[in-house]
Amino acid sequence: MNLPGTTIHKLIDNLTRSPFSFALYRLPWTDEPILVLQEEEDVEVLNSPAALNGKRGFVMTPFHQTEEYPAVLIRPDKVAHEWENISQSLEAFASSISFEFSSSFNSKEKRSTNAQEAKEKYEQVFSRFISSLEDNTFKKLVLSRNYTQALEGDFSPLTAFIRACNNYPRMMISLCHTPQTGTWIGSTPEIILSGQDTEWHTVALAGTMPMQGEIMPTEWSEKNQNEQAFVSEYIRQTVKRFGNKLKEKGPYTARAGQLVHLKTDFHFELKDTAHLGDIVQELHPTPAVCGLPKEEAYHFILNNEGYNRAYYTGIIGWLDPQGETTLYVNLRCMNITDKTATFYAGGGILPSSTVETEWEETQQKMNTMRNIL
Ligand SMILES: C=C(O[C@H]1C=CC=C(C(=O)O)[C@@H]1O)C(=O)O
Repeated sequence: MNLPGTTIHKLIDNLTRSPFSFALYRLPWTDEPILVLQEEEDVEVLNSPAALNGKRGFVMTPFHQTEEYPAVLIRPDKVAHEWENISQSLEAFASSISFEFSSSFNSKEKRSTNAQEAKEKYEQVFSRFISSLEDNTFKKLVLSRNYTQALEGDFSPLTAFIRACNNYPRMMISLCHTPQTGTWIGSTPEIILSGQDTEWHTVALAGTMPMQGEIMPTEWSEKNQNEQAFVSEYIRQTVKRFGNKLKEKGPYTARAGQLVHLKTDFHFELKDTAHLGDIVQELHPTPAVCGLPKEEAYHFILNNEGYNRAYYTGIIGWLDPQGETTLYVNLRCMNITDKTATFYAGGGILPSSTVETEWEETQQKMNTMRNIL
């Protein structure tokens, strides 16, 4: 993907320090940036994913809804495809507002994480998770963590976005900013719901191995296969309640940056698109980011993980019941402030999991964003 002109570059970077809300995103296997811009007022705050029924706009929901982390919908006052149209839209917008961009809108500054403390904390939480798996309270739990580091002085969110587009053709790349959510950049491999009219698609994505150079490893351990099978079974049962003519493909090995995952595609038909929010609410959080049994795992994570996931493992993407919808799970993402980047990553834990392997997996997942800084 090419860089847009300097003026637009600056404008987009400045918008991440403004009270305005926008999302810039690029779908997998396309080279087309798409801008969704809300020109006035606050974004719509939603009570739950179900409140998305009938709505159109760019969605960002947290893993767990709180006053600090609300689900939001960016109203698409302007939608522009390709840099040329994006430039025109942004120039028109910039000339219509009188606003001094400052860092104060994106300055909930965070402390950098101490690497050793982070590892020790992860080990403690891991042992809590593994005990609850060994005593069969849970079949699967997803344990995650975050890590904050200082940004270089000349960091540009748009440059990071473009690098992600160029490095990760298979992923959905997003740069999203609202005053409520802050600024997030992500590169996610996981669709939660996409489609239009009657044709719909979701995936079960789980199990992780590093790429071997340019070779995709395809020999999956039993742990990885079981981990992914739990997700598939959950999605199969959920989709059956909403859709017809379910068709499944997989599991097969799918690349995501320098990692590979096991993936099953689910294609199905929906009679109408009036209840997309209900479907998302039922699907989310899938055992790919939460655990089984779902409700109990969700509460266990909230009470034991030891930090707030914020928008990591929430939903991000474009929703349009009258047109095409492309909603993703917000993975391989980072939250940007003026001076810091906070990375997020997790992994599915089964009773057979070991702490070193799981820690290493979160490092590799965080590298997806680290590599574009
Ligand atoms: C929870 C994450 O990944 C999910 C998606 C693919 C593979 C996963 C795994 O192997 O654990 C996770 O379920 C993450 O990237 O933080």
